[in-house]
Amino acid sequence: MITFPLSLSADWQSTAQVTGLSNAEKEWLFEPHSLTAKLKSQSQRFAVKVLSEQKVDLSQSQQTLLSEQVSTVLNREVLLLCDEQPIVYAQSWLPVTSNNTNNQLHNMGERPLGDVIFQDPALRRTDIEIARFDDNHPLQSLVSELNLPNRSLLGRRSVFSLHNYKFLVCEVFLPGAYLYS
Ligand SMILES: C=C(O[C@@H]1C=C(C(=O)O)C=C[C@H]1O)C(=O)O
Repeated sequence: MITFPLSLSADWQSTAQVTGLSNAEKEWLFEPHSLTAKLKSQSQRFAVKVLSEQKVDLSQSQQTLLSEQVSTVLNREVLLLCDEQPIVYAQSWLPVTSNNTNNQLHNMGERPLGDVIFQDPALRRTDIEIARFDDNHPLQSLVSELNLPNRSLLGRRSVFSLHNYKFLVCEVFLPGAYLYS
């Protein structure tokens, strides 16, 4: 049984620091536009499966990723499925604010986050960071639960801003993702 939120603590590196990536890995990890759109272009059927959405209080160190003012986020954990295959595990931290800004992002259900945020020309994204998740990372319990082969995985994360609403999106490419082929 998987426990959520899944820890994604890892050695996050800037794209300039990370080495040993293939061209396919760079293409997917450094994709600046919507990953949803890219996945849709590579598959016949795309779907989001919501694994968990729960309010979580951030630790001090986690708060530094967003802002000291943010103590609670809605942690949204999903699988992105292409032709019924789970290709990406995504974890998004959507701040819960007193004036409830951007509550549209808190009620997405099976709608892909990317389909909403990339429509807004005001969207900004900080530099993408990359991490490797080895065979012993807690994330591998999800891989086993999905009956996917155990292998070292690659993931990316960045902080988005919509006007003054900042949120973090992490995406881990699961075994079978195109970038590993
Ligand atoms: C940020 C995007 O949205 C995607 C969809 C997500 C969701 O629905 O929870 C989460 C991460 C992304 O892979 C994107 O398409 O780039």
